Amino acid sequence: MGRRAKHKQAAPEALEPKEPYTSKKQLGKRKAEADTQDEKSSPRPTKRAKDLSSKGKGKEISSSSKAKPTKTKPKKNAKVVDDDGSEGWEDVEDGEDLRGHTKSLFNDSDEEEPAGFVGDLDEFDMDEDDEFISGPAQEFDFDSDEEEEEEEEEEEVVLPSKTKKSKQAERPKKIIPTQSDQSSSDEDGDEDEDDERVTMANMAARSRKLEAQAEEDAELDIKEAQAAAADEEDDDIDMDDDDEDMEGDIDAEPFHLPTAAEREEEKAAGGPDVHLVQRRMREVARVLAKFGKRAEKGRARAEYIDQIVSDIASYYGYNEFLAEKLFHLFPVNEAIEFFEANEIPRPVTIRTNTLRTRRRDLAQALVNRGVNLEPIGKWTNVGLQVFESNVPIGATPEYLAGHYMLQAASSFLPVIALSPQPNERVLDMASAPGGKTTHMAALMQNTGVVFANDANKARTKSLTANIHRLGCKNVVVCSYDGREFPKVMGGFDRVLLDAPCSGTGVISKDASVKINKSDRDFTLLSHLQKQLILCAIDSVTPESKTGGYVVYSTCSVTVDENEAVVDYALKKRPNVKLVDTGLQFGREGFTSYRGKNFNPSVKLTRRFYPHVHNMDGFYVAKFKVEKRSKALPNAAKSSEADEPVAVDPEFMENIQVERTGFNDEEDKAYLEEDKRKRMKAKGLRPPPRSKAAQKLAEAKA
Ligand SMILES: C[S@@+](CC[C@H](N)C(=O)[O-])C[C@H]1O[C@@H](n2cnc3c(N)ncnc32)[C@H](O)[C@@H]1O
Repeated sequence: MGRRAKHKQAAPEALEPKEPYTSKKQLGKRKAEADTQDEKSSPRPTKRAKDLSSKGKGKEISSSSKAKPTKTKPKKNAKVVDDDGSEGWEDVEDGEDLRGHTKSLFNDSDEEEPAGFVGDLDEFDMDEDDEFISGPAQEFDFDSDEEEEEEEEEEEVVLPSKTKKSKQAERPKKIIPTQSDQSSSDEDGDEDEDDERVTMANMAARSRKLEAQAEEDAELDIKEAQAAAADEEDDDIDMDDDDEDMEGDIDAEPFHLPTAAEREEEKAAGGPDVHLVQRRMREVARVLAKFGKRAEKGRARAEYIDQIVSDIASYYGYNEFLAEKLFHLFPVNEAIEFFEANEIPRPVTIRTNTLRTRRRDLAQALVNRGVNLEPIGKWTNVGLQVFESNVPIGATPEYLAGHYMLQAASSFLPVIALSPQPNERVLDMASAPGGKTTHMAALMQNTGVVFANDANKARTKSLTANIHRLGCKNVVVCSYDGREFPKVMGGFDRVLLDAPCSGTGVISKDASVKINKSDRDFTLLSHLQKQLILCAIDSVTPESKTGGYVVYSTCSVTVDENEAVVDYALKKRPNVKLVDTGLQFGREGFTSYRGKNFNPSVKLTRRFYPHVHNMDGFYVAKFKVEKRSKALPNAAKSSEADEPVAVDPEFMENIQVERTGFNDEEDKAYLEEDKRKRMKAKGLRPPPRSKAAQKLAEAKA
């Protein structure tokens, strides 16, 4: 089996039978849909938006958004899930008694375990980490308006029709079918593990396997690229048996990569035909997989890459800058899987609020209302996936009573990693609308205190409402720029920085990201994230008896917003080290990327992808904060999970050690100023300033 085939991501399953790409049926894109009746009945919505006959880039983009009605972002307070939105989940038989089905899922362990459900529910409920989980929604970028999903208002979540089977979503047809795609039809009955459907339940194990494979794959790609660059004519390059993988797809006509002049001509003529773009992506990917052997004489690898990036941008409706940025995160074929996955909604998931109920009780109550659901997977004992529902999931009595939050599965991860403990003092530095705050409050069993901060005051309204609805009694809401911490207050046992980000992990929810992000946005965001992460670290007390941790997360997949930020923090704060996130799956963070090298311990961070994990793209890093004098990478281990990765001494020599100092005197002055302000606001006369406060006021003036 070829490398690609072996590494075929588990979730992706070809939407349609593997037929030659030239058939109308396979050209299931917008244009083909318009052309054929067949396409109307295609399960795939008209999404890849792009009327390629339209002229000019801007036009193409706008026509693209018109062309995808079933994929558009839900209206406010409405979450629309296509019929195929139940991707990655086990089938439930048509006509099956849903109550019976779910009853079987949630009954005590002496009942037979249903298919697709790994383990007994009791087992999940007793899981220490997640016992008290609760919390909402998906990730939000910066100013994302997706907060409605977590807002206090009633939410209308439109799920697949009642009669629809709850099933694994049909994947979009792959541009490049892998050998395993072919073998699924070729080798009847020979179901190897790789062809098994992926559910949240079996995802963790499969994901680990895929990660190892992907790593190997990426290494091979790098080697291949290097070899190809060294000798483009070298016919001996034989990294794998891709030839066989792709043989079935090789078109009769040899592929010709358009020259610059031909590309210009194509543009002038209104852009290429969608079928041509599709075929070209496939062909270019094929060439890139074995460049020395398949490339046209005299053509550089960079030309092929330019072409495929440009085609990806036009086909999926991205600006070229972002298409390129995302493309380089993956080996070529996998990049296309990633772009494809961004066209499909992720599963609708909810998180049981264990402050109000137990998962099995919630599940039973919802089943009684005609909701078809299943536990998400072994890694969480509070998550449920909703396949279909007779009632709006965002407006059930259980929802209004705070028994659950609508929350993307990826949003559970940073809180599980942070693992806040009862009676601790915790800061959620960028918390609105409170999905993770309420989750933390529940894990802490309403003890200790969670400071839920968000710089955007307007967003603290929905945060407060969610806190009330979920019955969190240990949360204090505040609204500061996170960069003011720890001057506002410090001494936290744990801090979560779920940072404002570009949202490249949630493109399936917010397609506007495809076109509205520029280089400058990434520079600014990365800068803000770096400032915030230092403040998050400095807000933690290394003296904490139970904690001393910071978790950094984003719903973005770019390296600038993730590994680069974490690496920066390690350089600027020698008293912190990365530790294992404790998450059972996810790909390792990059330790080098496009010429940049990061601290080797960055591999302890975790990346999550829509096409691999069937959840939003996400990133999680966990730091242990130590006393400043003990800022050595090989500091004593507190537990196995905290085991630091050996740090290259050369790397340590080169790191810049610089501290932006926070000192107690200055903190006092800030606190005093703040108190004065509050007194003034209340119409009270503040006492005269202390010397330090006077200095501060003068400095400010
Ligand atoms: C990804 S969202 C947080 C989502 C939240 N953690 C949840 O789970 O519901 C990022 C948040 O950061 C806030 N934000 C942006 N800049 C900030 C800053 N400088 N300090 C604190 N919060 C900030 C935004 O208002 C936004 O609510």
